[in-house]
Amino acid sequence: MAKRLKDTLYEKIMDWRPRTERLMKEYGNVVVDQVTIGQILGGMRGIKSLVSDISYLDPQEGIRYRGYTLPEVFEKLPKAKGGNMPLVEGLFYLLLTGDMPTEEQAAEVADEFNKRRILPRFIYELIDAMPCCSHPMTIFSTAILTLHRESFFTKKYHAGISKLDYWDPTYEDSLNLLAKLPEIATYTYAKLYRDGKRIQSNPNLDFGGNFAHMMGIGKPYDDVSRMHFIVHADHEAGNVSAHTGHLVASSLSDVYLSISAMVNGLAGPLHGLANQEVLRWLQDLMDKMNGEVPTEDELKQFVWNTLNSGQVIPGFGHAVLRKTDPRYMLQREFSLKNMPEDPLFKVVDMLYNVVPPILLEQGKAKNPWPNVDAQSGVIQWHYGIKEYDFYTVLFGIGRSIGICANIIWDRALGYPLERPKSLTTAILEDFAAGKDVVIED
Ligand SMILES: CC(=O)SCCNC(=O)CCNC(=O)[C@H](O)C(C)(C)COP(=O)(O)OP(=O)(O)OC[C@H]1O[C@@H](n2cnc3c(N)ncnc32)[C@H](O)[C@@H]1OP(=O)(O)O
Ligand SMILES: O=C([O-])CC(=O)C(=O)O
Repeated sequence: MAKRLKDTLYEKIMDWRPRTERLMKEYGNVVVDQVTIGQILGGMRGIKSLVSDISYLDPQEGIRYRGYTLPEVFEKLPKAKGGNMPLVEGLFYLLLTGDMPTEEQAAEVADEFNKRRILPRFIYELIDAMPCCSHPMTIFSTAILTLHRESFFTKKYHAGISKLDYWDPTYEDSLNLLAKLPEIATYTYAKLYRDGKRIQSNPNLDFGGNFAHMMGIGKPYDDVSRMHFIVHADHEAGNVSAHTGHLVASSLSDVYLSISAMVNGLAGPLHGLANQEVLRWLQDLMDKMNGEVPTEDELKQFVWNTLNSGQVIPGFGHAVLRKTDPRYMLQREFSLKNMPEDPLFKVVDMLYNVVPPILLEQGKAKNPWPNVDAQSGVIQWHYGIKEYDFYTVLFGIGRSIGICANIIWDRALGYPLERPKSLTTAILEDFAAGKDVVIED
C-alpha cells in the first residue's frame, strides 16, 4: 500500500523547511535584484521578489510544472480510463508533492475529491438567488466566498493551532474546495443557460470526466476538460491570479477567501477574461463577414482597425513570455487533430500568422505572439459551449488547483504577511534628481 498523500506531503514539508530557514537565516542579505523607477511605475515587471516551487516560467520556453514541461506533464501523468488525456487528480498530486504520481496515487486524490464533492444546500440557494444578468465569474467567486463558513483552517486558528501545523487544515480546506468547483460551475451554467436543468454528478467519474458529464457534453469533451484544467493550473507566482491568491492568504485568510479573491483577479480582460474577449472579438469579425471565413487581407484590416481604435488584440502579448505560449501550441495541436475544419478555428489559425507581424510593425507589444487565451475559447465553442461569458470559470477551476497547492506550501513554509513598501511620486522625483534619499526599512 503506497503512502497516503498527506503523509508524503508532510515528509516533503519537513525536508523543505530547513532549506527555506537556512536561506532566511544565513543568506537573508544576499542581493537578488535591484528596482528601477520604471519598474515601480510599470507594474513591477521583472522584479524578482516572489518564490514558488510549484511552477516556473521561462520567457522563451514557457511554463514548467515542478520541473516538467507541459508536453512532459501530458506524457507522464496517469491517463483517465477511456480517455487520452491525463487525470486532473494526478496533476494535483504532482503540483503538491513534486512527484509524478502512479495510477494508485492519482486514484487516492480522486477518492478524496469524491468524498468531498457534495455542495451544502445554501450554495444552490445562493446561486439561485443571484440576479439573472450576473456574470458567471461573479457567481463563481461569490459561491466560493460563501463557502468560507465551512473553513476548517479558520476553526482551527480560533482554537489556537500552532503555526507549524497551519498547512494541515489548509490542505483539508483545499481538497474540500477543489472537489466542489465542478458542481458550482456546472450548476451555475445550468442556472444561467439551461433553465436550471442540471445533471447530477456521477461519483464514478474522474474530475474532468464528471465535469463533462455534468455539462451534458459527450466525448471527447471529457478529454477537453482534463486538458483545459491541466493547461490552466499554474503560471508561477507573479501573475495577477496567483499573486492575489498568495497575497490574500498571507494575512491568514483561509483558502475560500483567497481563491475567491484570485478568481476576481482572473476575471479581468487583461488576464483570464481575455479568452472570453477573443471569442467576443471573433464573433464581431464573423458578424461583419456574414459568417464567412475572412480573407487574409480582411483579417489584417480588422486587426489594424482594432489597434487603431486604441484597443488590444485579445489573446496576444504577454508580460513575461517572449515566444508563442506552449499552452497555445498544445491546444492548437489538439484543434488541428480534432477540429481542423471548424470555421472559427480556421480564423484563429489565420490570426496566428497575421497578428504577430502587425504587432511588430506597430512596435509597442514586447511579445507579439499568441498566449493561451487565443486558443482555449474556440475549442469550447466547437464542443457546444457558445456562452463565452462562461469560459473564464473553466480557467478558474484549473487555476484553483495550482493556487491551492501554492497556498498549502505558503503555510507549510511559514511565509509571512506580504507587505512591500510604497513611496510617493515626490520621493521618486527625489531619486530621479539624484538626491540622497534615506528611507528607513
Ligand atoms: C492568461 C493570461 O493572462 S495571458 C494574457 C491575456 N491577456 C490578453 O491577451 C490581452 C492582450 N494582451 C495585453 O494586453 C498585454 O500583452 C498583456 C496585458 C498580456 C501584457 O501587458 P504588458 O506586460 O504591459 O505588455 P507590453 O510590455 O508588451 O506592453 C507594451 C505596450 O504594448 C501594448 N500591447 C501589448 N500587447 C498588446 C496586444 N495584444 N494588442 C495591442 N497592444 C498590445 C500594451 O498595451 C502597451 O501599450 P502602451 O505602451 O500604450 O501602454
Ligand atoms: O503569467 C501571466 O502573467 C499571465 C498568464 O499567462 C497566466 O497567469 O496564466
